[in-house]
Amino acid sequence: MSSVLRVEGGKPLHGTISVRGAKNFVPKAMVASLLGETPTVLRNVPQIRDVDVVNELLTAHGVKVSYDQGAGILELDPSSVELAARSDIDALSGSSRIPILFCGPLLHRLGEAFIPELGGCNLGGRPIDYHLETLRRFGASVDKRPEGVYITAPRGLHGTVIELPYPSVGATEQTLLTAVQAEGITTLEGAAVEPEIMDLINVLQKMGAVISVDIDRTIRIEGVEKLKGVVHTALPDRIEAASWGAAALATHGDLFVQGAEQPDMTTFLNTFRKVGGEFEVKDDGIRFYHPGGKLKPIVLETNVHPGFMTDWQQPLVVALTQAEGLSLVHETVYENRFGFVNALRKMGANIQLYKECVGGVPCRFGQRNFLHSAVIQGPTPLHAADITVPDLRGGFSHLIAALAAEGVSHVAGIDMISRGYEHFLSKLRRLNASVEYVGQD
Ligand SMILES: CC(=O)N[C@H]1[C@@H](OP(=O)(O)OP(=O)(O)OC[C@H]2O[C@@H](n3ccc(=O)[nH]c3=O)[C@H](O)[C@@H]2O)O[C@H](CO)[C@@H](O)[C@@H]1O
Ligand SMILES: C=C(OP(=O)(O)O)C(=O)O
Repeated sequence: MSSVLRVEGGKPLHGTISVRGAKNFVPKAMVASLLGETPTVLRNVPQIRDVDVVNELLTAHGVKVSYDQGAGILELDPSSVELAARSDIDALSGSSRIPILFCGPLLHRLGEAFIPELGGCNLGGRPIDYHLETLRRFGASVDKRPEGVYITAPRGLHGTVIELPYPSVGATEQTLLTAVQAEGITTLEGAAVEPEIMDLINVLQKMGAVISVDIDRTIRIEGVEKLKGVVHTALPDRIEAASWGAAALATHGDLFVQGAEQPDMTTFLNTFRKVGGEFEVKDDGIRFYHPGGKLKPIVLETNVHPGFMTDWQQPLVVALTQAEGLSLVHETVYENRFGFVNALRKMGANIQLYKECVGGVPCRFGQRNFLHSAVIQGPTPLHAADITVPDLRGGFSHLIAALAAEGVSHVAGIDMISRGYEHFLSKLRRLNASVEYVGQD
């Protein structure tokens, strides 16, 4: 069961909100804390469901967790790590993608790991074959069963050479979290280099790891025997910041996103400007606004960093429904990330999906049966509708669409958004939005 939100749209969002640490970094730094011999303190921790899930998993493994949610300070003491009870792990089955990253640290600490069914957004198959192959390369034995994956390392973990078929964020993190204490040197080719991964490398280096990153996507890790706990302030959430930017554009609004930082958002900011949005980079955040006049259509292709992030795509598509002319969007990271447009169509958007690639970025989906390209004809005024959140970013996009639309919409399944957007309702109210819970779906 999840809550339904009543949204009275048609009013520009105005005001200031802030973002804290990144959803796609903080849970990984929490997992890294398992490798330390002393406690780790993380600052700038957002109050989101994915952080709660990892806290529960760490607690189940004997980590002492002390969390000041308001201050965003999390202290994790891994000195008595132990195997978790299966019932505790099973209770978290399907709640997040992070459990797969426990493998390396648990193998180092305990010699075995059990990984339940993963959760996360349904954006396609989301296989874990790269993860499992990576673990095997380090010397682990992998036993896949219906209830989850059992992993052991009877002969320890040893440095290796890994070449990823695609620069997977999760598989790169898997390699880092395993290699830092594996015996010998690991070379990872074809690595993902997202800023959240670079911040994980910062954490691991502070803990005592030896890691170098080359510009050709090669990461080299020299295994060390011991790592210690650290104090670290998480990098800000560039996906949340961009989502608010898209909300400003779609609602003709003017938002200051405190805590947003320019360097990791360069590609988003370029695109935002091409669509016709304006932004102002300040010392403590970024102001995003609709300057008036017409928005412009664009050709947009998602890609791994430093390309346009797939997680930025869904919120920006809502603004593209208001651009004058045809926009083309080619999703090259996930095969199935356009399910959310059904609700936008219901609200009046003119969006067609295609199996063919509409751009030039090399893409794994062109010859297959996936609707991974979108053609958006704008501008189409959006009208209110009753809609249901399909996934995290798709859900935020629905919220933006409801805020931009004239009339009263009901957005069901709204709780899913708290997996990655901290206090989004109170932030919306601060921006003058009319939103209220009206029940359960
Ligand atoms: C919690 C977290 O940080 N989530 C982010 C992470 O997800 P996640 O780490 O799951 O995403 P990946 O980068 O691994 O996935 C990218 C592509 O590789 C494929 N793949 C991945 C692993 C594997 O073993 N086999 C395989 O085929 C996936 O199906 C997908 O098509 O990076 C994505 C890409 O920036 C973001 O959209 C997610 O928000
Ligand atoms: C796809 C996302 O997350 P996850 O990998 O946690 O499903 C996301 O943050 O948009």
